[in-house]
Amino acid sequence: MTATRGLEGVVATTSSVSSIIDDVLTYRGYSIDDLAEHATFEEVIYLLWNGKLPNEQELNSLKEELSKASALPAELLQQMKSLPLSEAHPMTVLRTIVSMLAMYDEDSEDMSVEGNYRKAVRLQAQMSTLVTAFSRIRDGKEPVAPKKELGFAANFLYMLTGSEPDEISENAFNQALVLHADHELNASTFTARVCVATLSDMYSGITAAIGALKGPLHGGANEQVMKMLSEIGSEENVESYLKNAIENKKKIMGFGHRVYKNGDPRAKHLREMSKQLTTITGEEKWYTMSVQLEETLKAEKGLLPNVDFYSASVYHSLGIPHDLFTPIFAVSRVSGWIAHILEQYENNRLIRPRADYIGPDMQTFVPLEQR
Ligand SMILES: CC(=O)SCCNC(=O)CCNC(=O)[C@H](O)C(C)(C)COP(=O)(O)OP(=O)(O)OC[C@H]1O[C@@H](n2cnc3c(N)ncnc32)[C@H](O)[C@@H]1OP(=O)(O)O
Ligand SMILES: O=C([O-])CC(=O)C(=O)O
Repeated sequence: MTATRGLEGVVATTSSVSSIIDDVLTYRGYSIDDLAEHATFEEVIYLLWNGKLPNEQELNSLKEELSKASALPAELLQQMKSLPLSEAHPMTVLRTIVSMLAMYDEDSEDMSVEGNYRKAVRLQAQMSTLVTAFSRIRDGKEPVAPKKELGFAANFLYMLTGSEPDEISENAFNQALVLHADHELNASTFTARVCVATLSDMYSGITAAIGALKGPLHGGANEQVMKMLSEIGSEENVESYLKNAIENKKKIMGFGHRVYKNGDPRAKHLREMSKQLTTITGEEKWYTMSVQLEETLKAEKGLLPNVDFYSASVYHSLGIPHDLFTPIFAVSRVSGWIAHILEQYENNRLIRPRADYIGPDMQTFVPLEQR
């Protein structure tokens, strides 16, 4: 038995949720470029869960279900107020509270198709309410209830800030949600599938996936990108920052990808958004510094930006606190995690690979008093 480090190139399952073929990303066979340009996030949720785009009636009924499911249990909200929220990373809070939500869900252990669908809707709706409520409680404010007439993207920004977003902000945020919704067998999706392949419940799978997304080699990179941009500060410092980072073999957050070797197809949409939004806020430096980083890293290291790179300046321009960037990734990606969990349940087999043992050979046991 020989191990493949990081399972690179290993095909671990079949899937019909999303594909990356020759650097082209599709959800259920629809190009990410078309979806980013034309679809609402709710249409994408429907597509990922049902394998087809919804008609108007199907879309309206999903929106209605999400809207009805969006409130958090009052008791849980009350409990949240007594937690040390400002001391914990928001991903830690999200991972913990999502796990707690299972205790308030009467369908938690119901593994029927209907029970799993009801959980899917609740998780999708409540994670958005949860991230925004957390942010407001942490700031000493009351949570804001969603408005029925607003779409998913607008509602998130409304619940976060208390003001309805303008059209440009709503469209940008919608597009970001669409672009982050699914991505084949990335680390957090694989984690979710491994977890539920033991026939554990959906809350366990999503909680595990949130834990995997948190790391800076995965979803946690978007927060680190903003940290890096803030440290660099201005364009004239980009070159020296990179020189130093390359000399010290430091990873540049938001660059590189296990699967894409010719660039992440989502990055160009986020780059455009970053340009537009930073022009509006008058903080063009975040965009120009990012472009300079991209050009230099491409020329010197052949490294290209991934989805996390330009999403940082996009979210910053929308006025979103930097430590909420990764929770927002989770608010979108939960749609994909759920689609993969449902697919795993449909054709389940325990996921249990082998390890190539490289430890010491059979050892002789020495009694405690002789050691
Ligand atoms: C949503 C997402 O999860 S997208 C990814 C988000 N993560 C990041 O942006 C973190 C920065 N990027 C990385 O750490 C990596 O590129 C990953 C984790 C995304 C992919 O990792 P892997 O496929 O395991 O590639 P690995 O880390 O082995 O890199 C291969 C080579 O490229 C270099 N490299 C890859 N990414 C970077 C980077 N961001 N900065 C500097 N060098 C890099 C490595 O140092 C390595 O060089 P070497 O062969 O000389 O040692
Ligand atoms: O696929 C990956 O390895 C990481 C990624 O880009 C994502 O999850 O969106």
